[in-house]
Amino acid sequence: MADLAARPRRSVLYMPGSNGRALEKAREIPADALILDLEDAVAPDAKEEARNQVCAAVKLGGYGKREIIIRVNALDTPWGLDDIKAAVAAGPDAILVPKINSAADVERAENALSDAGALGRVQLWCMIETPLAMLNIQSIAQKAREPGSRMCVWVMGTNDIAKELRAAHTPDRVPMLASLGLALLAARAYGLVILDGVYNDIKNDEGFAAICEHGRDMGFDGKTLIHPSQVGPCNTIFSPDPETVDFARKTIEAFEQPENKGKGVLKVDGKMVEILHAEIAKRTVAIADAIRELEAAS
Ligand SMILES: CC(C)(COP(=O)(O)OP(=O)(O)OC[C@H]1O[C@@H](n2cnc3c(N)ncnc32)[C@H](O)[C@@H]1OP(=O)(O)O)[C@@H](O)C(=O)NCCC(=O)NCCSC(=O)C[C@H](O)C(=O)O
Ligand SMILES: [Mg+2]
Repeated sequence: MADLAARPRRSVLYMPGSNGRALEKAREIPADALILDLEDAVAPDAKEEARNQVCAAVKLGGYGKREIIIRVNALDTPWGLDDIKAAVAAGPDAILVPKINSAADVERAENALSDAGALGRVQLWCMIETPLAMLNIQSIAQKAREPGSRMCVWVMGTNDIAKELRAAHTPDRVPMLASLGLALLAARAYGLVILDGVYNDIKNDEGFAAICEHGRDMGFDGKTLIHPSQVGPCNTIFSPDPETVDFARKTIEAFEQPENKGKGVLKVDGKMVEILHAEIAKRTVAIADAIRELEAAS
């Protein structure tokens, strides 16, 4: 799968597939990506109706440059495989499979996508949200290295992690750190994009901002969200600020100067920068440019 790492995924908004109003409204919400959910946000009796509604919305389009992801039910549920068939036929950018516990689960998901006739560009996103996934994390990540793998994004399921660990959602996220850290290490080691989990307390703006900053500082590429009011603040927090972008451009330029050719360390604005900082700088500028392009198109 092509390198999609510079694509902005600051804000990734879930909505229940059974909520027609939300599917409609999402066409105007400035989230970088939308997850149309058939899993936990949809009651068992509403599963088939939600599947039809989501697939119809994706086929109709109108979501602009937002990346469109359909979250299907887990493969061992009565709905999982039929969801994948219908979702692939609707043509989203990605299918998100929940409760991935092992490398074998990734293989089943990859095969289900192929059997459903997925074309080259359809990505596989995986929910990382169980203790078993944490114990198998490296072998799950390694599947991304196999030829033809569609797996390119992981999404942390912090509600399921808290449930399975019998842990609390605390402001400092100490009970969650082992899981978040393990998943981040594996994602980075194998070149996967990784998104932080959701924040349930919709009215708590301060708590939300603090958790976004925490996720950003840990290294997540963006955050999954549950309400439109979370999109703006999340976009701001996960965008590189102008000073950082300016310094990144200066760093790249400094290493490109003829007099600095062959040097491994320089000083920019009084700060030491090494070649590794130039690599970070290139990524910062690529993300900033991609964000500008995305926002200009909306
Ligand atoms: C949480 C909600 C049920 C709250 O809904 P509601 O009471 O309707 O909110 P508001 O009245 O404040 O809504 C204002 C308007 O915004 C629209 N709206 C609300 N939420 C969304 C949304 N997510 N996407 C798009 N539009 C949305 C409302 O329709 C109102 O519109 P208008 O009529 O014009 O005023 C609701 O926010 C909600 O359902 N959120 C998403 C829940 C969800 O998808 N959950 C599943 C993923 S979370 C998870 O578990 C991840 C993982 O698996 C894990 O384990 O952690
Ligand atoms: Mg979950």
